[in-house]
Amino acid sequence: MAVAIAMCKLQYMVRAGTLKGEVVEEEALNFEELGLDPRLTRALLKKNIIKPTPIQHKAIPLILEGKDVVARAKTGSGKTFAYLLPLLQKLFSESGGPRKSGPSALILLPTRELCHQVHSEISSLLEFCRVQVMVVQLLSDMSVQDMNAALAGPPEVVVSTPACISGCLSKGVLQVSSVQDSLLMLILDEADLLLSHGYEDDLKNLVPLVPRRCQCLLLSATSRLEPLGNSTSLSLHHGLRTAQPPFMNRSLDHRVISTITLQEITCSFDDKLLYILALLKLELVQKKVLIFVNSIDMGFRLKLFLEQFGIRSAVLNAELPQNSRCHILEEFNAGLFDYLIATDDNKGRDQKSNDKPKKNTKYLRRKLDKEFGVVRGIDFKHVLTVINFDMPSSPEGYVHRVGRTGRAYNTGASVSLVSPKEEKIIEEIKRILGDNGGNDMSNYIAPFPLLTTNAVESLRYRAEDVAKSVTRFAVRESRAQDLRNEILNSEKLKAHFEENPRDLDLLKHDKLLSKKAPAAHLLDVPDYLLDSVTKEARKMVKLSRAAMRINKTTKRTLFNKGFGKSRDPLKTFTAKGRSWKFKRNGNVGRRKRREGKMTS
Ligand SMILES: Nc1ncnc2c1ncn2[C@@H]1O[C@H](COP(=O)(O)OP(=O)(O)OP(=O)(O)O)[C@@H](O)[C@H]1O
Repeated sequence: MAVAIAMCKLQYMVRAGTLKGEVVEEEALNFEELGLDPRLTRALLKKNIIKPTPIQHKAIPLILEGKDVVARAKTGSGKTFAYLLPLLQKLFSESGGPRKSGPSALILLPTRELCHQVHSEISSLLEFCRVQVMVVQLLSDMSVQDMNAALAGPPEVVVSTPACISGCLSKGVLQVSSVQDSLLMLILDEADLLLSHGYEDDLKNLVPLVPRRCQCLLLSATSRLEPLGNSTSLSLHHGLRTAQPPFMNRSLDHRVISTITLQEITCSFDDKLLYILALLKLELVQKKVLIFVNSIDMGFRLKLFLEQFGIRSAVLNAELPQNSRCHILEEFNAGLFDYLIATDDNKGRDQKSNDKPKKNTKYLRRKLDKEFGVVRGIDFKHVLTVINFDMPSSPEGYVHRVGRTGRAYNTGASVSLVSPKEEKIIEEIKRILGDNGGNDMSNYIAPFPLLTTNAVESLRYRAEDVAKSVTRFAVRESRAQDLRNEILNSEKLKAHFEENPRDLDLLKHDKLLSKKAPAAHLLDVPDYLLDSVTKEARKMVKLSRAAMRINKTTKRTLFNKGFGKSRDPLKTFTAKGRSWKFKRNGNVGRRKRREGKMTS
């Protein structure tokens, strides 16, 4: 075991070295030297972004030159800034020119979560740059009136999904002539997904309208892009260039960024709850933790199980209202809770058939959102561990899931719980990841070294006892309860939160769902249950946590700053109208002024 721990330490060091190697290779130029406007480089500095990532190195100069670019780079490698920075630079140089009848740039993404993320990213860059560029988000669930209002102006940048844009074009909300007259840049982010997974028809409506002068950018973490550029007949007239960091080539397509430690635990399907309890309760993995499951029911089963041991989590899934999903992501990113259980996007679509509510059940009937997705592209902040409670169905899914940690220059770890039925998929993943033709161990999936049989067995009795109490009925009740809570949060309070965005912080998504309070004796693991090896492993994880300077001071700070119970909007809310007991804070006024000027 001691050897295993030492190996684990060594693995971290080797990975850091590999990353360093990659960075050194690409360190030649800084952002100014790439030709970026000083306003943008200053904005990046304020965001603590100092040196370009390899894909930014490659893509930014090409885009500034006006080339059509197909950019591919591993997950978390900074593709978003690779296109946002040159886009904004171009818009800055356009400002003051003749008034246009339509948007200058269209950014298309596969999911609403990504639209929200990119819209926030671009808005925050503009805020730091102090430049007025109007950026709007168009989403399928907006009313025609809201869409018309968003497009009045018109905005310089529209961030949307292909389905929404196609709808806008067919309803006449977006005028064909204005697109043809104004569009200068079309950006397809997560392009392989946009172009090959059911969004083709929506794009077909748009592609013929793309004018010849329009610069097209396609970005993805996979290599299936060049043929796609042709298959959509996109008007790529500007000397198509492929931008990719030198260490990424076709055969290594599915590789994971080398700063992520990949590990597995083999166990029976029934023991998965026991094993995840051991990992989390014995603190053998670093927080924050993102846990992937393959169905919404499994997500709630896991949540109910963990909360009986005092481990609070939130479940993110396609069933929730859009506002709630965005808010869960914001809270998790802000560090307000440590454990997030997520179903992934493909499964969300599949679940239409699998998870259909049966007649006479108490399920709330609600459609799953087709445009939901958290695996592709979502930038979870500071996730240190990704756990595959259920294995994904493909190697590509695995790469995108584990890519939610170790983003940009950070390190991360992934632990997969593999049951006998999932051996086939893990073997396939290993075969594909291992196809590196050298001694590079960075994509090697190693056994998880810190968990002993003794440690697991010490928790078995408690785990099995609690698992029995998490019945199918309890899962369904909780799922419905959670949905009711979130709809209440999302709809009834929407008006209030538009005016008081900071109050959103008071809505917790990791609250208890179980009707039974956790038993006191399950909240702590008594010392006598732990063997000396597990104690040592826990110490090591704590030490490395301290070394990474992760502490609790950033957590729940909003709650500590005078936002006590008396300011809980759920307690002060009255459905009669806006008779709020508390005043608006200064930030809101500032934010509203800003939004009025720059974004919608
Ligand atoms: N040059 C940089 N230095 C440090 N951090 C950066 C840099 N560029 C981007 N980042 C940060 O890296 C994170 C990941 O970036 P981004 O979401 O653009 O990755 P991505 O390549 O699009 O990933 P995915 O393939 O998963 O969509 C973000 O938090 C972003 O702010």
